[in-house]
Amino acid sequence: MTASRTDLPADATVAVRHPDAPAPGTVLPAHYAHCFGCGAAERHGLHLAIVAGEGVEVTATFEVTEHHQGAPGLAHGGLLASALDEILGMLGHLTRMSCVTARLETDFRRPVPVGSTLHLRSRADGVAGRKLYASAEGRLGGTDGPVAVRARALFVQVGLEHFAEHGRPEDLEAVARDPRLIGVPDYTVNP
Ligand SMILES: CCCCCCCC/C=C\CCCCCCCC(=O)SCCNC(=O)CCNC(=O)[C@H](O)C(C)(C)COP(=O)(O)OP(=O)(O)OC[C@H]1O[C@@H](n2cnc3c(N)ncnc32)[C@H](O)[C@@H]1OP(=O)(O)O
Repeated sequence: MTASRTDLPADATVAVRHPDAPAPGTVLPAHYAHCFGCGAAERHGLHLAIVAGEGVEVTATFEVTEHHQGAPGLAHGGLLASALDEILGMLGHLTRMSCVTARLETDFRRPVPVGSTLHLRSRADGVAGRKLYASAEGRLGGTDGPVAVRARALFVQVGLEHFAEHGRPEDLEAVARDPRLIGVPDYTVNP
């Protein structure tokens, strides 16, 4: 098999948990109240409650409902990829790197029925310059259940200007009026 663009490069170093990262077991604050993955204010969102683990690892549970269907009674694959993207992105809470997804590779191993609970886990595999390599999985029914979905991802560290330059003005203005919409402490752009 050829090398994937999410393979850890030879010069990668171990991802380090920031000394001020929330303690293991802490429910991580939504990074943005209107985030589709974790925001409480987003009526149609996934509302993932994401918990800090040991090292650079986070976990979450995802209750799959009738609102998440692709085929009758089964979860939509793109939506499962969104849940994986979200718990991968939340690793930034532990590294204090503000990152965006550059590449997300997803394997769908088993169908995920409506009514099931998906146990999600992500971990940072390594860092090379601005690039954070990470992987995630979702298991059915329990943390030791069968793997239904798996992902490998490359995140790229960006400064806050990334959001300021590209975001829609009215949403940025809403954040300026109410900074509590952003639930991350001062992100360190160059840790
Ligand atoms: C005032 C308001 C303040 C607001 C504050 C908000 C705080 C929020 C905090 C935290 C947010 C957490 C959010 C989590 C949510 C879940 C995660 C998402 O869904 S994120 C959304 C989806 N993703 C995107 O929209 C990215 C779109 N893409 C881009 O913007 C650019 O392409 C970007 C930033 C990824 C890279 O662009 P470049 O110009 O900065 O850098 P280049 O040189 O192109 O890439 C850097 C390195 O990465 C490699 N690279 C880039 N893309 C790659 C790819 N697809 N595959 C392989 N390698 C790639 C390149 O080859 C390069 O590698 P070499 O340094 O040369 O070794």
